[in-house]
Amino acid sequence: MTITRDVVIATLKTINDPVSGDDIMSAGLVRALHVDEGNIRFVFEVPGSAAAQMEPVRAAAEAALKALPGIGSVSAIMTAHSSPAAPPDLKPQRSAEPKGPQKIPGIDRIIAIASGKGGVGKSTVSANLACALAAEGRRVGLLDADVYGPSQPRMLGVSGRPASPDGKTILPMRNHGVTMMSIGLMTNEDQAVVWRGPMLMGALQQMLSQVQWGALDVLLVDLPPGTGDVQMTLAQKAELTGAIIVSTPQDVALLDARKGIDMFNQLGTPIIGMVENMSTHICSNCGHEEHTFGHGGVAKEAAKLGVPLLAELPLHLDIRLAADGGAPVVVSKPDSAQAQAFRSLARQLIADGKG
Ligand SMILES: Nc1ncnc2c1ncn2[C@@H]1O[C@H](COP(=O)(O)OP(=O)(O)OP(=O)(O)O)[C@@H](O)[C@H]1O
Repeated sequence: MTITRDVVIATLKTINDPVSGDDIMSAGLVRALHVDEGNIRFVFEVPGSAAAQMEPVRAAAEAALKALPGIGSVSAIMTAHSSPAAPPDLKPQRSAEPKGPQKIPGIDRIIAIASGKGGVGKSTVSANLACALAAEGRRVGLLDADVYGPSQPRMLGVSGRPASPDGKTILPMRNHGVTMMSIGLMTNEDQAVVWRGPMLMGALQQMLSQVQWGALDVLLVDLPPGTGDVQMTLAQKAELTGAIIVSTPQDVALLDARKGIDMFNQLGTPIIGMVENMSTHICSNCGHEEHTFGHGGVAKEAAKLGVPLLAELPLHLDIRLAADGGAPVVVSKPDSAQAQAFRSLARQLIADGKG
């Protein structure tokens, strides 16, 4: 019998966290959990100050899983962070006059994921990249700022309204090791929202400063397509590590991608690089590869603009089905070539000090 994720989670819930008094799942210590044909791996993330005390807990979790019938390998890697968790940010929304881009307490890096044109797969790339960074053991946040079509709740399989216990701060949601907040969770699912400029800016500001993100290595911001108020506000309010521009290879998408890059250049936001999505189509039946939207267009454009080409991601049915099903392909088919394409993008960002 193959072991299911639910059984693994139930087993981990039997292990107590001596620091919080909760079980280790509820205490949020288990990150990047992968269950694959009886082989289990996860990252056991503990506060730096409690590392010595937590090693026996990690060992107990590993032993409990190994005792399950039909188990293959179990790997529980402990990581300890020396920085304390960020205190909740209780600043009122309009505390002081804005003084240019600010660092957000507790968040080491902020990366904007942008596209010139809609529908090129920016949200799919953001969701998979977030999960891939989490799988590398990074503390990842994903802010879905795509006010015109927030899709991260669906892609990450999260629903319900985020809680605000004190009426001032907002508790983010969490799934697949990613801490997530979406403007889509603040509105009714089927209700079209007509945003006006000041509302947009207020909502974005609120998501940056009033959401209790905690300590994060990186926060990805899934932007709406184009070059509008949200992009401007983000670059003006938050100190961005840089922007990643997602494009498909067609000329029309590239033209818009160029406009996006121009905008970030004007705003003084570094361009981390471009990602070509739907680069080649790989048939899910026979594996045949074809270039539906042409191929190499983004590589050429990136070379022309002098920005790195970070990845060429395939067009594959599994990527769409996984994203629509609430568990991105990086989580649902971690060993597939599609997932590995996102994993290597994540590793590259980490190696470059961006992830
Ligand atoms: N590499 C891929 N392979 C297969 N399907 C993909 C791929 N990338 C994106 N898709 C699919 O294309 C559609 C559009 O993707 P997505 O919503 O991520 O685009 P977007 O650029 O964020 O769009 P929007 O303009 O709405 O913000 C989705 O149905 C998604 O599942």
